[in-house]
Amino acid sequence: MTRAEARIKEVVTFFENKDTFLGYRKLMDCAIDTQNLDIYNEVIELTDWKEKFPDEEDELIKRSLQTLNKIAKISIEDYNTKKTVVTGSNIIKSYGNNRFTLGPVSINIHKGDVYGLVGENGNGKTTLLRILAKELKHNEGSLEFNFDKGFNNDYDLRSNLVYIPQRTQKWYGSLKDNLKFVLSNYGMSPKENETRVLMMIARFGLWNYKHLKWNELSSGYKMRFELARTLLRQPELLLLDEPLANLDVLAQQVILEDLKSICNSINNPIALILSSQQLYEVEKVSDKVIYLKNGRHKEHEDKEAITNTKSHLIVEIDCHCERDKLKQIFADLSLEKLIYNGGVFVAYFPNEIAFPLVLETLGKHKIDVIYTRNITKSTRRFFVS
Ligand SMILES: Nc1ncnc2c1ncn2[C@@H]1O[C@H](COP(=O)(O)OP(=O)(O)OP(=O)(O)O)[C@@H](O)[C@H]1O
Repeated sequence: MTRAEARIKEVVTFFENKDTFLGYRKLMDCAIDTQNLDIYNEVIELTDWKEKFPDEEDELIKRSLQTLNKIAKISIEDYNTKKTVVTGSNIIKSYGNNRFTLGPVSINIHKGDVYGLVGENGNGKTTLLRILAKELKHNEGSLEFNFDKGFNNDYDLRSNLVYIPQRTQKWYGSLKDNLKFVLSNYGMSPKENETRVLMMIARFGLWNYKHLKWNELSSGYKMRFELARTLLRQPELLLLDEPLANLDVLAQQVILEDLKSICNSINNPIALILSSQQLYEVEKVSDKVIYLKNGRHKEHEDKEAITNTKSHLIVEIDCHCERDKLKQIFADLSLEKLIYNGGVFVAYFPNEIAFPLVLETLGKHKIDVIYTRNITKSTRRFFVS
């Protein structure tokens, strides 16, 4: 089964289980990968109908499955290689004597992968993103880009990579006109421009907002607009600084999943680096995590490295319970350390102790747990200790 076939099958399963919200977004990703304007128009019409009749779920599923059938008949070329788009070696950036210094940082960024850039405030996340975006010059080390479309100068380079800063600029006119303006520079027919723009508007849930102006949109929708604008340009590298900052919890999850899905495009994958303070959410979708501490990698960047350095089982617990009681019930599990940071407990056990055993112990002693999480493999452990 090809990747495209597997993806269609997955989307059918979502619809069969009535995960319509997710299924429909994934359907749009399948549609976008066809690059077929008839399919785009069909999805655009379907989106318009869906917005007019939001309660007709069964009919929407039926129509979506029909569209999926058509998509399945279009062959999609698989972009096979996990190509490196950026290689940075021993990058150092200093803001001057006795000021902050980033690095040395070494990274290899691959197409189709999502990189979570995490670290406490002021640890150099924005600095690193701006260096990668060529907005800021580094003092030492090398930075090499390797884009499929090639580039001769910084202008070409910037069309292959897109950097969205924390604070985006105000724009004038309607959301839709602004998106159309992006494609007007690509010399395509007005009809194709309209179709591609409406497809992206549908994909980012902007259908009912397309005629609004900048000051009529909430911050979350402004971010969706930025993403739609960016993806119309089909970049190979996308750098996002705190894209989740203005989104509610549900929207954060949706955007992250969407970004992952879009970056994993079968024929047009994108390398994505996104900085965020939302550790769990970002780690969940990231293939790799780049953790900065005092401007340096705390340790090597990938999740495997973090896993391999595991020497304890580390569990975060929020519960209505006294510290002494927790110490007492965990004594049998050879508790090594119990830290309380004012909000939650962080318990360290020997490596041999399995997380289910901790859950079992909490349950057996009827501890009123609000939440608990195994953070052994999460960069969260660097933040709590
Ligand atoms: N133009 C500048 N001149 C001097 N120092 C700067 C400049 N820009 C940033 N810094 C310093 O560099 C350090 C890293 O800043 P940066 O914005 O890269 O961190 P960050 O990890 O993105 O922070 P946050 O999570 O708060 O956004 C900070 O101490 C900041 O004060």
